[in-house]
Amino acid sequence: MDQIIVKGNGPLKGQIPIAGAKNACLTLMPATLLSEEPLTLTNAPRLSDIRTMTQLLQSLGAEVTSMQDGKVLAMACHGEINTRAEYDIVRKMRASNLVLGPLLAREGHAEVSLPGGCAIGSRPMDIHTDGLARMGAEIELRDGYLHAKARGGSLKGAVIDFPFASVGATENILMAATLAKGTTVINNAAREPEIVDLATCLRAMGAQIEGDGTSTIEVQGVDRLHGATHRVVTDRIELGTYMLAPAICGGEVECLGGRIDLVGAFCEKLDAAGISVEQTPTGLKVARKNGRLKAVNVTTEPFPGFPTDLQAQMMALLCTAEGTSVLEEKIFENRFMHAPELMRMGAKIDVHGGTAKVTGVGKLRGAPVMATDLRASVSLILAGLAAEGETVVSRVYHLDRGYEHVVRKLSGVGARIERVHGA
Ligand SMILES: CC(=O)N[C@H]1[C@@H](OP(=O)(O)OP(=O)(O)OC[C@H]2O[C@@H](n3ccc(=O)[nH]c3=O)[C@H](O)[C@@H]2O)O[C@H](CO)[C@@H](O)[C@@H]1O
Ligand SMILES: C=C(OP(=O)(O)O)C(=O)O
Repeated sequence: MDQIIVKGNGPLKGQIPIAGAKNACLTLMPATLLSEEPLTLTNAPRLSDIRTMTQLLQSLGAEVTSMQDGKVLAMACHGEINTRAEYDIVRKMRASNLVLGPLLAREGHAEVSLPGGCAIGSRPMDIHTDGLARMGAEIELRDGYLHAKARGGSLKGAVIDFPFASVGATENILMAATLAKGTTVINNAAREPEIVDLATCLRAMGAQIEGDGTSTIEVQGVDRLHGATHRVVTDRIELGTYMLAPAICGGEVECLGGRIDLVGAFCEKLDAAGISVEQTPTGLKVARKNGRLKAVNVTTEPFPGFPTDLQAQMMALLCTAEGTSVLEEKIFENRFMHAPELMRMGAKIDVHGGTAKVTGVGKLRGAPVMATDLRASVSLILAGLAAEGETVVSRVYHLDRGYEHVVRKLSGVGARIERVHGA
């Protein structure tokens, strides 16, 4: 299996292009199921998760063509389709559940394997299924599959109050509501930029949606959606990750395509830790202010709060900050698996339940470490940049889910990083 080798680094300088968002693309792709006409996505990231979603859509009968080295995805889904999303594909990726709403809206029934739990938490589907049930779906779990059927053959608009602003449930209900009869209101909807991106694309396809980006989204169902071309929004998590590289190593790096509004809460914490961020016409320029990094406290929250998907990377930064930082993980119950690996590199971290106390040390030291999930894997690479000596990260297939060309992007600004191919 491949490994990534990182060597402790001096200041970085240059530009890093930020890709289109994985998490936006993974919800935009299933939107193709809502129309008989082609949907084209530009600025798509080249990731294994996108290949998994491609396979899933193809298994349902969609045509998916990847062009321009994967940056453009042309999709079409006409005529009869298969409504069963098989375990063998769905189990690979949580976001596979995002075909449920579109399939139900298009065909009036669907069988989708439960994605199951994963390393960062149990991640149930009750908010999705309760919302679809409010829209007239009968849903039953049998043989590991959600068997869903719209009463009377089609979904109906409803007022849905989410107990938690779930990103995936907002996306599933939003897509389902575009073709439902009547008006759907989602209260306590997620406000993530990926939701706004999905709504923007659906509107381009003819959907009637208002309120995306706020806690109340209203959708007036229409009879059909048409084709569209849509540019995937910038990946705010890849952006935040690469902003941490000069924060850790020093120097100055511009993250091309970066926007403050995508990473506002994250930038506030960087500022408090001693990192300056400047919006330029082309992106975000990040530099380390003078002196040692300072400890900051971080609590993860739904957008616009500090994202859980940047918590592991932020922890890598805080391992060498002056003082003790307290990180509270409020979204997933088991998202500190990077902590023991960082401790192998000399970090001082004390984890109790959903709280991690990180006391900064003068220097980390390179070590063999193991990636346990996507964001954990990149936090180990960032820590490796801050460490003396060599860090060898294994199980990097986690990384390939969410970061394209990580070696090329980091070495392009002067980092000493290479990928070695194992058996
Ligand atoms: C592909 C994608 O976009 N993934 C993102 C999405 O995941 P995802 O859409 O799975 O995240 P959710 O917002 O749904 O989950 C947040 C919390 O709600 C819980 N929950 C969720 C649904 C449900 O029916 N019942 C329930 O209890 C989850 O277990 C979790 O504790 O948002 C997360 C939170 O920002 C990010 O970390 C993921 O990167
Ligand atoms: C948790 C993540 O992804 P997923 O929801 O696909 O597991 C992530 O992108 O950090």
